[in-house]
Amino acid sequence: MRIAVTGLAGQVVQSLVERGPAAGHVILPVGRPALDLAGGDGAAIRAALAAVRPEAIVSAAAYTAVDKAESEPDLAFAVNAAGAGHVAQAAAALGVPLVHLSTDYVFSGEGTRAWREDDPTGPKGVYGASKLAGEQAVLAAQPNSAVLRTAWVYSPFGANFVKTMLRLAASRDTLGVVADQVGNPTSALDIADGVMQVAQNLADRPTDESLRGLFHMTGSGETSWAGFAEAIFAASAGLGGPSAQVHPIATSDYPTPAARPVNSRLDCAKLAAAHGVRLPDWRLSLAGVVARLERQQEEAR
Ligand SMILES: NC(=O)C1=CN([C@@H]2O[C@H](COP(=O)(O)OP(=O)(O)OC[C@H]3O[C@@H](n4cnc5c(N)ncnc54)[C@H](OP(=O)(O)O)[C@@H]3O)[C@@H](O)[C@H]2O)C=CC1
Ligand SMILES: Cc1cn([C@H]2C[C@H](O)[C@@H](COP(=O)(O)OP(=O)(O)O[C@H]3O[C@@H](C)C(=O)[C@@H](O)[C@H]3O)O2)c(=O)[nH]c1=O
Ligand SMILES: [Mg+2]
Repeated sequence: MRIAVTGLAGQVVQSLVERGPAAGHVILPVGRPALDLAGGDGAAIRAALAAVRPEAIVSAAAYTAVDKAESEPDLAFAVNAAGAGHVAQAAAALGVPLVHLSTDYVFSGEGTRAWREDDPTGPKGVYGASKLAGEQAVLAAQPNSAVLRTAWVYSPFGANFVKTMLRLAASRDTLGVVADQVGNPTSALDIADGVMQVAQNLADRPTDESLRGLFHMTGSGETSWAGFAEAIFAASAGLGGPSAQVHPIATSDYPTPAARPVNSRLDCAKLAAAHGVRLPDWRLSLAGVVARLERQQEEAR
């Protein structure tokens, strides 16, 4: 299929570009300046997407700076809520299915059970609130959509926690990392594979209601940010790369502008049942990404 994706340099965009051909798809990134989600210009967004003649659209562009969003709420909402709504309106006008990405940060983080799609939301910060408004705008504008909430995304591309940890370890022996926030690390490369399968299902079965609506899609297994950091350093040290001792700390010891959910676990059973998609264990995917990052470092030296 010809699959348009919003954004150019994003982790999920670059992962789709890399994985698309093997899955038999033509990935068509559409981003700034042609498509600017912050501009409030729905007609321009529709024209930019129409120009690449897509058979499906993936909405992967977003304002993702969680802490900065607290001081830029208007921009976060313009991009993540109004902008996402315009992309969905474009998909509806073009008559093509939409896969839209959302986040675990729509939840409050209470309790210890993994969140299901029909659990009540309660975002702790501006980013989560803007993404929640985006989900609602998307599903209202284009019922022929699957909204996939993912979490803790990392990859060889863009900015992410894995790259931050490896960068910090190059100059530090010990790192304090919060141990009381638990969630599901997810490789953007695995997201790309899942997104393409979901898009194909939507295109193949246009009247199957069970494929549409909200779904959770993360890597299998769970850990804390401290556990994630330890696994990153174990993988890196095994390849002769940078590592540091992880000092587990409480959220209160690491003050940030945005509050984050303590329990970010997402239950992905609905996606497996409806779409037949189940992402690999996070540790397996992490090993592959860390190995790629080490190779990049070696080539740069
Ligand atoms: N990163 C994470 O940990 C998580 C992400 N998600 C969601 O997954 C999706 C993909 O995230 P990820 O790939 O990590 O994102 P990145 O932060 O890597 O990239 C953001 C993308 O959004 C684009 N973008 C930002 N502002 C605008 C704008 N005004 N107009 C057009 N494009 C814009 C960027 O454009 P450009 O190419 O020009 O830089 C870039 O391509 C997002 O919806 C995000 O909310 C969900 C859970 C976790
Ligand atoms: C860098 C660093 C972070 N932390 C903590 C802060 C925070 O609680 C946690 C993660 O920090 P980050 O800022 O990297 O992650 P954050 O930006 O909160 O990541 C989120 O991004 C958005 C886009 C999402 O949708 C979420 O699913 C999630 O991936 O780790 C430490 O404890 N020590 C450190 O040295
Ligand atoms: Mg961050």
